[in-house]
Amino acid sequence: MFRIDLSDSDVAEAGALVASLAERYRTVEDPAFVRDATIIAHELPRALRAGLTEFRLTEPHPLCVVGGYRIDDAGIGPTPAHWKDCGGEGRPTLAEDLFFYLCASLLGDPIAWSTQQDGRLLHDVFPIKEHQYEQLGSGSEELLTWHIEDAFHPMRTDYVGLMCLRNPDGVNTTYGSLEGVDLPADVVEVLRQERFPIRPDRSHLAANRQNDEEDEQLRRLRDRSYEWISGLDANPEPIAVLFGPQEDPYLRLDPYFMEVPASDPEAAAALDAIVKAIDANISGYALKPGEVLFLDNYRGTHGREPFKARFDGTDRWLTRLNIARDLRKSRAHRRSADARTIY
Ligand SMILES: NC(=[NH2+])NCCC[C@H](N)C(=O)O
Ligand SMILES: O=C(O)CCC(=O)C(=O)O
Ligand SMILES: [Fe+2]
Repeated sequence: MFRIDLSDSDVAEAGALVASLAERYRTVEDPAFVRDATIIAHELPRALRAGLTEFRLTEPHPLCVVGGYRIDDAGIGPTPAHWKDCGGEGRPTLAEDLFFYLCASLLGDPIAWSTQQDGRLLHDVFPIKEHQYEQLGSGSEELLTWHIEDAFHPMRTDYVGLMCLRNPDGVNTTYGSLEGVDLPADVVEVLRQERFPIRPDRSHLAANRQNDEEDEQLRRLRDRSYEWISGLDANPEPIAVLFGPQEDPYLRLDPYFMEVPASDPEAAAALDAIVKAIDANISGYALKPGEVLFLDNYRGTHGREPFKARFDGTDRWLTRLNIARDLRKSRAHRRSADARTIY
């Protein structure tokens, strides 16, 4: 994987920047911070800016880990029980959130889904009791099967950022890719065709809707998004699994939510072949507190190994950002040029 390890002076520099920002902004969701972040990110240490720019431009590996940021485990407080109770202002993780958001801003612009975690930009990923056996980031007992994030969605993220706040049992994030894989040309050809129906994963379904918007218009927009999602759930749209460069194609799949109709055995065999090829090369990485992982969501799949959650405030806790390289791709689904929520 591609690593950027901050030196002691880098860490001190980033820490001072974040401390001064924590006096000006109360949450990374503050529209003023969202607008300023791109500019402020230029004040991060040069080695970090150079590393993330290299990762973005040369695509050296599907994963980039930024190491060195220090977390005061007592300072961030207990791991919450549900994301619905811990978003926005007053988070004890403000410094970590700011650092993470600034790093992300060097790769692109964070985006929010109206249908995920109350439309927040910054998501929390920790085990939730009612989700133990679900294929959700908030699950625990089951292997979170590998996937391209939001693979069903035409405006899915270019990068998934995960910042580790705590990971006491060293639970692995898994990852896979086509690196070193040589799929037969006819299989690749089939995978490049729109023959693979995919359903939205459950994190976007209305069943996981929580606090709702006060604003009538926003609520109606959100209703429409949920309707679109449930329409896709009932009638999955066929997508292409591979796209982009001929030699080293980009990926779009979440096999758990894909089923090829019996009428297309050729597509079924091709999907089976790529799933097996990726399965054969799965690796794992246990994030350490303070580390930030950026996954190139075109180049690599990811998931999470199962673990025993404690539900006592000491559980594994990550934060997550979705980052778009080009906001304009989703302009028709956002309310203004610089709005971040996709409806
Ligand atoms: N194969 C899967 N489990 N896909 C769904 C991934 C989890 C989803 N991204 C979430 O936020 O919870
Ligand atoms: O928990 C992890 O390491 C990965 C979580 C994930 O893939 C997700 O939330 O979509
Ligand atoms: Fe994911």
